This record gives sequence, C-alpha cells and structure tokens, in this order.
Amino acid sequence: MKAKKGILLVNLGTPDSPSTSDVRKYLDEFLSDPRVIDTSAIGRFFLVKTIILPLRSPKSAKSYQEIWTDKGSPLLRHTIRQAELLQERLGNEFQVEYAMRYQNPSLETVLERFKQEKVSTIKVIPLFPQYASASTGSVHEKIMSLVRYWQIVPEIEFVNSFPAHPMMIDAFAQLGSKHNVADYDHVLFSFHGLPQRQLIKADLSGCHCQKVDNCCGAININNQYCYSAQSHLTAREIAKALNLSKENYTICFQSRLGKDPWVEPYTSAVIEKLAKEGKKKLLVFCPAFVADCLETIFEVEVEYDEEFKYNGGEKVQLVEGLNDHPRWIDALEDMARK
Ligand SMILES: C=CC1=C(C)c2cc3[nH]c(cc4nc(cc5[nH]c(cc1n2)c(C)c5CCC(=O)O)C(CCC(=O)O)=C4C)c(C)c3C=C
Ligand SMILES: [Fe+2]
Ligand SMILES: [Fe+2]
Repeated sequence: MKAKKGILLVNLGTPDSPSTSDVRKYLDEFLSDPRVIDTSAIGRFFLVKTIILPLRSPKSAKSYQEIWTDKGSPLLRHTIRQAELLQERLGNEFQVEYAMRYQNPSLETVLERFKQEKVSTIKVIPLFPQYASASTGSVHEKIMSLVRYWQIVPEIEFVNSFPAHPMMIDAFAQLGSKHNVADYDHVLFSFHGLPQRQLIKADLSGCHCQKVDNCCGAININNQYCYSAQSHLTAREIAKALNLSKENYTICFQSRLGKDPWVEPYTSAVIEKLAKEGKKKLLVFCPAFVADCLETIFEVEVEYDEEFKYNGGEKVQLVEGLNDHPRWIDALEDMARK
C-alpha cells in the first residue's frame, strides 16, 4: 500500500460550546499565546487572568450564543466542510485533516493521526490568507513544537500566506457580485486587526513600516510579510476584479482588543464617518477570514450594522464568506497539490 500525502487545514479556534466556562477556556489558551499578546510573560499573565478573562468571557459567550447553530460553531462547521470538499477533490492519494490552533480538534490529535496513518509528507495550510505572527506564525510554531520529539520527523511543508491567490480572489469577487455593487454607496474591505507593534516587528528593514509614505501601498522586500501590506494587496486584487475605483472603497481593520494602537483605520471609525457623510448602504467584504465566524456574522452583520444605523446609515451588507465556494476549494486544491 502506498503512503498517503497528509494535508492539514488549520484555523484559529473556537470554544467547544458557547457557555461562559468554555469561552473562558478558549480565550485563556488563545490570549496566553506569546505571539498573540506579545508583551512580557508577567504583563500578559496579569492582563489575561485578571482583566480580559473575567470581563470578556461572559460578554463573548453572549455573542457566541447568538451565532451558535445546532451543528456547533460556524467556524468549525465551515472548516469541516472545507476539509471534506478538499478530500473529495484530492482523492485517495491524499489524507486531508483539519484542526484548530486553540481548543478542538487539537493539533496534537490530528498530528498523531497522521503518524498512525504513516503519511509520507505533511503540508500545513493555515487558513489565513495574510501572514501574521499571531495567526500563521503561531500555527507553525505549535506544529514544530509538537513534532520535535518524534523519532521520525516527516517532510513537512508550511504554507506561509496566499493574499493574492487568483482562485481565492475570484471566489471573493463572485460572492461580491451576488450583490449589485452599483447599488451600494461604498465598499469596505474589513480585515481582522492587529496591534501596530506587531506590524513594526514584521518590517524586515526596520525603516519602512509607518516611516515611508503609503508603506502598505505595494509589496516589496521589506514588507513582504507585513499583515497590513498583504491585506492591502488582497483588497486591491478584489477591487480590480470588481472594477472598483479607489474612491469607492476603503480598507479598514476590525476587532481591536485592549488600549494599545492597532492597525488603522478602525472599521468602526470608518463606518461612523461614512454614515455621518450621508452614505446609506455599505457592502462589506471580510477577506482575512476564509469562513464566516463570530467576527463576520456577529461583529459586522449585527454590531456594525447597528452602529451604522445609529449614525444615520441604512444597511451594512456583509458579503458571505468563502465557506464552501467551489473557487475557494479550487484554491485549496491548488495549494495542496503544488
Ligand atoms: C485572520 C486572522 C486573525 C488574526 C491575525 C487574529 C489576531 C488576533 N485576534 C485577537 C483577539 C481575538 N480574536 C477573536 C476571534 C477571532 N480571531 C480570528 C482570526 C484572527 N485573529 C477569528 C477567525 C476569530 C473568530 C473565532 C470564532 O470562534 O468564530 C477573539 C474571540 C472573540 C471575541 O471575544 O471577540 C478574540 C479575543 C488578538 C488579540 C489578535 C492579535 C494580536
Ligand atoms: Fe482574532
Ligand atoms: Fe505598512
């Protein structure tokens, strides 16, 4: 029997249930990661255990309760479906597994399964189009830490990022085209945010990020791994595919946590400004996410919609996530086979 090639899809993580205790457990594991809260260990410990967990767990649990389905967390449900569809495409030569960086199914369990199945190689595809140390970097580190004691370490390939994958861009453009873009006053590309200091750490020259005008306006040798520069690239590519001109869209960043400055502009500030300028209908893409999750179906579709209406707007329309879109599965297949 020929050994199969292992393909591992990894997304961020989600609680096992929307109860406060499970959400707390998830947030604890997530936010205790030094790549996510990249302060001193003592600072992180006090911030997470004494401030964030007690205050945020009950609030986040309520939000998770709003989006939970009978099949569980939307993020997990979509990830499972993506893995099933990819397995169908790839056939018997491959073994496709999925895992979450935090909580379940854990990377430990899934890597053990690959070991038992005696796969010949493992290709890791973190489900984040844009590279960040807090997301992709953390997945890579965790996997390396798990396999380092194995007697036989198989060939492992790590996908770093795919911000302009043409099939993914096509999928986003097709999903956007389901809405008549001309009916909207403005389009937003709202990416998950990141602390500014993490962008600065990704500047390979130390003199590019926020020091050069429009530092994320094009990808170059210094900002090639910058989450913000890669996000701008994704947005430009989707805009190009939809023939959107620069005045008709804004790139912005959501989900800020804490008081430190995060990458700007903040989506909530942009939404408020557009409403106050008299814009009535916004179409919002969330191209940092390959599956609908709390940050899209609750933060954008519910919270930003309320904020927009409060300030005089009429409707924030979320563009559905990549989920099981065939062009997105084409992109996964392409990355798996390459
Ligand atoms: C797109 C990639 C992501 C990056 C980069 C990222 C960085 C990052 N996130 C937080 C804090 C939170 N994120 C939360 C949810 C969440 N984050 C991502 C992706 C990225 N995060 C996803 C896909 C999700 C949704 C998970 C789901 O179950 O649906 C949350 C939890 C929810 C909440 O309480 O609002 C927090 C907290 C930080 C601090 C950070 C980088 C430093
Ligand atoms: Fe996040
Ligand atoms: Fe930049």
